[in-house]
Amino acid sequence: MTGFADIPPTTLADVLDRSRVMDIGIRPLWTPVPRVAGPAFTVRCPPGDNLMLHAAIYRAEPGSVVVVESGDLDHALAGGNVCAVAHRRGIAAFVLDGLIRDLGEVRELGFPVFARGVIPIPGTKSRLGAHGEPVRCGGVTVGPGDIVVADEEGVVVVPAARHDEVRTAARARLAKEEAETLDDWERAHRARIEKTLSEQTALGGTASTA
Ligand SMILES: O=C([O-])CC(=O)C(=O)O
Ligand SMILES: [Mg+2]
Repeated sequence: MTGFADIPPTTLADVLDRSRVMDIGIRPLWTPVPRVAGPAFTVRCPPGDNLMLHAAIYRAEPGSVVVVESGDLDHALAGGNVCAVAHRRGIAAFVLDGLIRDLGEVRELGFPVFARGVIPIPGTKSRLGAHGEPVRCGGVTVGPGDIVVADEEGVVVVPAARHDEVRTAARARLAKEEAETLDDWERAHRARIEKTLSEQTALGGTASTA
């Protein structure tokens, strides 16, 4: 249990900066995907090869999110069988800066995969890379033990050293939002928007409003 599963990536993005949110190319490959949250098991594969990911499914702890740096959009990092074994070993999800194949099998399994897409060509399985080192995935540097929270909104990475602080700030924000009615929100929002609009207009802004 990470204590992050009930915190949406949107709330985490409100309390973290842009550098902790993966780029929009890393998407759930089937929908609706459940939210996943777990510590990262990091993997680096050389372009075109998937040996280190295929080994990682026998090394990552149950509940972990396997995060892969690859830098290749011509070969699949994994397919239906790799995902099925990962799933039954309790791995929570794959987050891949790359591609998979056998998407129909993966969707049928219900194994969450966040990646750049699908290609039917398998990668080779012959080259060493790394496990348990910082990797780059979706433009974010992910270290082992960072918490990865992902759903249809995107993928957010909470640095290991900031778990408690970020969890507390996110929970406070959620509690505040839950206590606020839509009427409260609209009143405060409208006042803020109208105030900024008139300030900017007074400063010589060019917006024309009816
Ligand atoms: O052979 C591969 O690289 C991946 C694959 O198709 C599978 O896991 O089913
Ligand atoms: Mg296959």
